[in-house]
Amino acid sequence: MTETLTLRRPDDWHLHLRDGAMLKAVLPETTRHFGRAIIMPNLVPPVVTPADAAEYRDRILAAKPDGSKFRPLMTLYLTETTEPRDIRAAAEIGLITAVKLYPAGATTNSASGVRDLTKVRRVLETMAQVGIPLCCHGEVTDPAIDIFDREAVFIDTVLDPLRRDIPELRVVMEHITTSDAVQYVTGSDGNLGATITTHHLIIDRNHILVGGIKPHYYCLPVAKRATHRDALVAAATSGDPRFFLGTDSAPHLTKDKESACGCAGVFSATNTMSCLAQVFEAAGALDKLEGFASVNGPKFYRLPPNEETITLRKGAPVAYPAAIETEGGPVTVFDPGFPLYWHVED
Ligand SMILES: NC(=O)N[C@@H](CC(=O)O)C(=O)O
Ligand SMILES: [Zn+2]
Ligand SMILES: [Zn+2]
Repeated sequence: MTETLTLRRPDDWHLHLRDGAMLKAVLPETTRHFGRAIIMPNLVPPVVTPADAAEYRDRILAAKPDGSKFRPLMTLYLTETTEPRDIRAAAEIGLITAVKLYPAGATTNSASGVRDLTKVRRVLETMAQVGIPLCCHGEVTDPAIDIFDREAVFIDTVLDPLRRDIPELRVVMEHITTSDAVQYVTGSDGNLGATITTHHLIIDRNHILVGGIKPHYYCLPVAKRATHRDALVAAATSGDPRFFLGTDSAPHLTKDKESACGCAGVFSATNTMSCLAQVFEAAGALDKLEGFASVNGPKFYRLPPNEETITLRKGAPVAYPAAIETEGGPVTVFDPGFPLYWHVED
């Protein structure tokens, strides 16, 4: 008996494509299965102005494989000098789908991010007015706060006060890693959603640290203990529309991760759908995969779901490359640590 599963084509609501040779190399890994993706703006230098976003969008479209209908959904990188009128103008012409908050110093290329949220209050009010969501890297950067606690502390000290201050602002907690975040989202109203990555549904902090340090499992927010991973799986497979897929596929050259100061980021674009099918099957929730990967995200972003479909078929172990070659060297592909059996049909 062959088992198959047909879904609306999925979208990726949190993706890093980088630029130049890296963009060219990693883009086909996403366009093969995904219809659209929210494109993260943490380039060097970051995507700050509407002109930056338009130019970056054009470079992505130029790098697309022939025949691909993939649509990049652009974001702007929020800085303390972002102008409300720029956000309004970019929203009105449909250039941007979201604005990204990086607390300064929280993650890769976040140095130009926000130190003091009061400085961006007018921008956030404008976003609430024009209906542009704020995507948050939800971690505090206070050196006194333990890295495993930074997401939970962000919710209490930054996110909750912000949402009380501007309740009309629509917010996405990106790449959530804790049961605290799951509870915060389930306990809130409709203006809050959360993305969950492929890898945070699979690994916990033991995967990073037991039996030798595994740099390819290191990302931010760092994976937490297994009980948190289990809470994420429960949320993703629950059918609750506030949780949706954002892979946070974040390519770094293998040599930059296998380093004395390894970069944060897991590259999972290549095998995400096979990984997710396995996670949902193990949870007895294959029927919830379409909601998580293809329906809940567009619903939050007030966009129609994709009309095309993809079909997954269960069979012999899926052969996927251990790394993607780029001009600068290989990028290691996420290894879930178990064989994958769900193939995405061509
Ligand atoms: N997730 C990561 O560990 N890294 C991301 C940045 C981010 O999404 O925080 C990157 O750009 O490499
Ligand atoms: Zn982040
Ligand atoms: Zn990211």
